[in-house]
Amino acid sequence: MERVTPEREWPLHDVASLRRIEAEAAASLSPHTLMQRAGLASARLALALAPHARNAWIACGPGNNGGDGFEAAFHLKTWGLEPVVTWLGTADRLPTDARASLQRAQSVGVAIQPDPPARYGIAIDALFGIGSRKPLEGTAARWRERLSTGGVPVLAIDVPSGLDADTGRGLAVRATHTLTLLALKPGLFTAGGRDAAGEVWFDDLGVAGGIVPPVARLAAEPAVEQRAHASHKGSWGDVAVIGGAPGMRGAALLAATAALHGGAGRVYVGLLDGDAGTLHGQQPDLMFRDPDRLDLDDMHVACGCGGGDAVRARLPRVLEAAASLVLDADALNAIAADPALQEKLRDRGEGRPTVLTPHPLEAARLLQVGVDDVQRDRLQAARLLGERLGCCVVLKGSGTVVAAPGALPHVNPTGNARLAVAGTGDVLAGMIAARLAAGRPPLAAACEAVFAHGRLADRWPAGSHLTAAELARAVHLPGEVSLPPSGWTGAR
Ligand SMILES: NC(=O)C1=CN([C@@H]2O[C@H](COP(=O)(O)OP(=O)(O)OC[C@H]3O[C@@H](n4cnc5c(N)ncnc54)[C@H](OP(=O)(O)O)[C@@H]3O)[C@@H](O)[C@H]2O)[C@@H](O)CC1
Ligand SMILES: Nc1ncnc2c1ncn2[C@@H]1O[C@H](COP(=O)(O)OP(=O)(O)O)[C@@H](O)[C@H]1O
Ligand SMILES: [K+]
Repeated sequence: MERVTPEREWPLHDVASLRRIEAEAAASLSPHTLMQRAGLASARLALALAPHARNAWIACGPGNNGGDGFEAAFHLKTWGLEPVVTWLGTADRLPTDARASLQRAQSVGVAIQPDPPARYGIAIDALFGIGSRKPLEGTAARWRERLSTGGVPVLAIDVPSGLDADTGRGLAVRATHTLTLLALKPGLFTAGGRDAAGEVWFDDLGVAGGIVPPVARLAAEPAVEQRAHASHKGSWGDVAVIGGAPGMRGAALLAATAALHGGAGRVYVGLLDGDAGTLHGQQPDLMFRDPDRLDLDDMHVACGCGGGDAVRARLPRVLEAAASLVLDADALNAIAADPALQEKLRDRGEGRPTVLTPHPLEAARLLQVGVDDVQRDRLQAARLLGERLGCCVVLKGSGTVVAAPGALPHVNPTGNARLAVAGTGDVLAGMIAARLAAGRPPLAAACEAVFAHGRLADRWPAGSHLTAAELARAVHLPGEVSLPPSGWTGAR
């Protein structure tokens, strides 16, 4: 059993591939082995989470997830606790393994009651696992609420009940911890998954992974970037930011600042408000140019950031010329509304890589669906968009998904709601452009920047509000320690 951390990349398996792993494992093991291992691991983790608990509430469901719960109750009882099981199922419909575990729990005197105990030191959510496909109702919904608001540690076995393991949708138990079994599931890490799952732990139940290919990966922390002594500003590429229509200059400056701190050799800014004069002295590291005169052929362009309607007219040239390209915000909306621009985007092909950074609404416009359709299956939406437009797609939000044609999608494990302030998306666009300028392939550039962006938010000083301007100044190369931006007062 181990805690899931981003020190390495983790394979993610959907329910269909998990069923294959289960079947292959079950064929080589004696019956009931996997459930016994699952229940023992759950009981051990529960005890570690609440070492002083005297009693536990174990909410068991009608299937094998409930069986894991009975098995955990059996162990907790033999270790001297007083577990109380509430059970949603019926004996006649209980799967064989779960029935064996129910009998084991009953044989050591585990109490099975209709209602949860008034007080308990820890709760175990064993209502539903990967077999859950519909919203919780009735008693299950009531127990979900009770589990989520009990004020004690809640350990979800395999998946928080109510959560769709593939997509992270569904009103689910809010666990403090989830022990997921056999393989990690994408739904634990995107959409509602991160809020429901809490801290994720993993047990492979002694079944060697790797037999069934994953459907996605949980991204890992990027390696430290070593820059050769014999390099110069040209080695680290030129980034051009095109955006900043009247009243929205700040967005372009955020992207440019982030690109600069993210390691770009030179950063140019082509403002669309036609008046950069006043900014030259205030932003001495940035080079302001007429956007129509920038020579984009060798440049890594971030386009859109605060571009408003004015960006539309620039897009044909940007799409034709930019060596590599990050398209954000208004650029994406313009492309969504114009099939000719979509065609130009597809024409860029692999030779001139493009990264799109839509938030869910922008992705919905590009796919011509509703935002709920995107959020219902974020992995699928990102994959589909990438394939349709021949681009790498960064679908932002909690558990950002990065997908590119022909590659396994990545789910990003960093970031938090502190990023939900205006301008942080512009910062991300600049960071990705800097990684492209450093020569990274688009999927790697996007994954590294998204990870670093979220990591900055995760390490933001407690009590200090995150702003996009400070975030942009805190950006640094992979592996380097960030300097606090000027004005930071919070303890680190
Ligand atoms: N097999 C193995 O090798 C191993 C399996 N293991 C464990 O088994 C779990 C998977 O077990 P599972 O397939 O039995 O599904 P599970 O999640 O218990 O739910 C199915 C039952 O719930 C019902 N139901 C579902 N949703 C519902 C809802 N919203 N509201 C009401 N009812 C609902 C559903 O009813 P039905 O849809 O069939 O009418 C059915 O009765 C897995 O996550 C892991 O914990 C481990 O022990 C390791 C080895
Ligand atoms: N609740 C959240 N959890 C994690 N990341 C978030 C959350 N809310 C926003 N973000 C991140 O913050 C950034 C916001 O980007 P975007 O929506 O384009 O904002 P803006 O256009 O104002 O810059 C994205 O990288 C997104 O993934
Ligand atoms: K569960």
